[in-house]
Amino acid sequence: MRKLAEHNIPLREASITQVHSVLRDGNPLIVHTSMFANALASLANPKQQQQWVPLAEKNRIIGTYAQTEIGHGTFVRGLETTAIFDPETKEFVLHSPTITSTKWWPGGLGKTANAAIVMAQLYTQGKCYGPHPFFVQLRDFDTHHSLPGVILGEIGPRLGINSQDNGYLRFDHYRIPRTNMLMRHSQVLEDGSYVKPIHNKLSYGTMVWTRVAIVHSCSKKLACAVTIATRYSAVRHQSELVPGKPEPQILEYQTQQYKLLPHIASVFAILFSASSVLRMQRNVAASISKGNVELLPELHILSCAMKALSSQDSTQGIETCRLACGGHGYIASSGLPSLYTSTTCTITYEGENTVLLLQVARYLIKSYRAGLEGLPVLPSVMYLTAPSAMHQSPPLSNQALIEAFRISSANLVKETESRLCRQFNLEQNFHYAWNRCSVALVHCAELHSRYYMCEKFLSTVESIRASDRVRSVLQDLCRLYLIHHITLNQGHFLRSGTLSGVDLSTLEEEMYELLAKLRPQAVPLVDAFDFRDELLGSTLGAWDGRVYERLYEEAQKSPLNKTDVSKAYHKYLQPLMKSNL
Ligand SMILES: CCCCCCCCCC/C=C\CCCCCC(=O)SCCNC(=O)CCNC(=O)[C@H](O)C(C)(C)COP(=O)(O)OP(=O)(O)OC[C@H]1O[C@@H](n2cnc3c(N)ncnc32)[C@H](O)[C@@H]1OP(=O)(O)O
Ligand SMILES: Cc1cc2nc3c(=O)[nH]c(=O)nc-3n(C[C@H](O)[C@H](O)[C@H](O)COP(=O)(O)OP(=O)(O)OC[C@H]3O[C@@H](n4cnc5c(N)ncnc54)[C@H](O)[C@@H]3O)c2cc1C
Repeated sequence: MRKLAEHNIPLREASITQVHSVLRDGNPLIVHTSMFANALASLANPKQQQQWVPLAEKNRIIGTYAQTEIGHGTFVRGLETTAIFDPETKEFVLHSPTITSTKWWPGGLGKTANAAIVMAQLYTQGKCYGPHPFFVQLRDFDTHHSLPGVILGEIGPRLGINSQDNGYLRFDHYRIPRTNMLMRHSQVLEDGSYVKPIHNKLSYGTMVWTRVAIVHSCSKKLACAVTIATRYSAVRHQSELVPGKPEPQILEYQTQQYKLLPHIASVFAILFSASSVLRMQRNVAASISKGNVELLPELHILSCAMKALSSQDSTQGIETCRLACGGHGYIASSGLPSLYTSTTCTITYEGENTVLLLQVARYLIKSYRAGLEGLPVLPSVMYLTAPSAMHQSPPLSNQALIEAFRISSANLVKETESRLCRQFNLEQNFHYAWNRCSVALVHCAELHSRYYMCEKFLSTVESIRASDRVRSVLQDLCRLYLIHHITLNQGHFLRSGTLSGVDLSTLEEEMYELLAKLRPQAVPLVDAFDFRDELLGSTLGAWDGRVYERLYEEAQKSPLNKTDVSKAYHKYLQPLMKSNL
């Protein structure tokens, strides 16, 4: 926080990655610097910003984002916390009517935060207007004691991020001024009348912003993991590649290259997609401030798609890197276990992935139907109803592979939409029919999202002008990425007829050649991520490659090594050994 102040970086523009690096196993301030700061910036009106932002910047106010309840995380419309407007006192009364309405999970809520943006069902003049955000002080700003009417605590140990205090929160008819409702988009006036927003999902804006930020942070986490595993694979020698010859670096094994190189490629694919979504987010934010919400649905869908894919890819990639380091990948000092536990939660938080993919699928089906009827559809899904013939690209060129993705995705959406129609005819209920098709719908969303990511990877690499040699390495990496994901999804390409069995076997052959070609680039590629040793925090991945010395030094720090004979010997082992049991 001192560094942020020194460099005059406003809270909401702080690089969360830097904050991440301070505490690897979770950071109690992360939701303060990310979601809380963003909610103030995007949901509070200018007067409210003047009131709270300077205090948040000075860390006088430390906030969190309290939306999820024990009973509901995904279904935001089902939240139970109420904020009922009292026109007599011009206050909102916050209340948690049931056990299931208890706020549960918010980062920093347990012990750190003294305030929160609370999402609660807004009631005024006897009518419910759905979930809305409120600025709520939870603790005394001087003593840090929780305020009367606020019941707070920490939820207990988790799989990971245990140096964060995830909390619970209940309200007992707790009163806040009317002006604490975040009023940039919707308002409750003094007489209790409600002024609606220009789009009814604008109050979900902080979630959209965080999903985009998560994409970025996933590429960083995966970059850390591939750096550790690749450097280790260059240091580690094991077995015989050729009988009688010296043990080779394990990076020489094709299977090891196959474990690592596609995930190195994935870092770039996620990073380039993140940049593209970030650009779109900035454009949409600028349009919203001028009253134009036309592109909001596209941003919502793209951020859902990229958050789901990047969290899944980075989590799987980190686990593969851990396994690629053999036994040493299991030791905490390798850094890989905490990378895994602090990344796998991105699959769940900020919208559980299946749920987000179903949002994407809903958009694909709606756009496909709109396209068929000749209605306008947004640019990213125009291809669904565009003529589905392959263009004139040379066979199996990058462009042809992208086209194969595009056509296979359009084909899958078409097939699933027909299934949905058949199911609807049987069920006579759209929602039951939807549920019956939801596995296929998730596949549609995944293929569409992968197509987007492949396309962004290729177009970004092709636009590199600074260095021909760098472009050439990244072109190989991109090619590997395209082929790798085609081989993982062979069925879709065969079903759509875009690639034949012979094509797939030719591509597979090329993939093996690319692994060998890219092998000498593996270490330079991860070195180029330029992580300092302190940031990586790994005995296996440090720059100097002194893996065994570092493992040995780290073992000396184990508390069990403070004495030769441990207390447990006297307390348990010795009595056991003497007991003749
Ligand atoms: C430089 C380096 C930077 C690095 C940065 C690193 C940053 C690291 C980031 C980490 C930071 C902090 C840690 C984060 C901790 C996690 C915090 C949380 O988890 S907070 C809680 C998050 N909760 C969720 O995400 C809940 C998920 N659920 C939902 O979002 C919604 O309920 C739903 C989208 C699933 C459904 O919403 P619902 O209201 O029920 O809507 P419908 O399904 O009926 O759809 C109606 C209609 O609305 C559209 N829609 C939905 N959401 C949006 C939206 N946000 N924007 C625009 N439109 C939206 C939807 O598509 C439908 O449209 P139709 O046209 O009708 O089809
Ligand atoms: C580490 C961590 C930090 C968090 N931080 C915060 C925070 O700071 N603030 C905050 O407010 N929240 C926070 N959360 C909560 C988080 O946002 C929710 O856990 C998340 O949105 C998922 O909701 P849920 O837990 O209710 O899961 P559920 O929705 O109950 O999901 C359980 C299963 O049901 C399935 N499911 C649910 N709905 C559907 C559907 N419509 N169709 C098909 N399948 C469905 C899901 O796919 C999943 O398999 C955090 C969670 C974690 C793990």
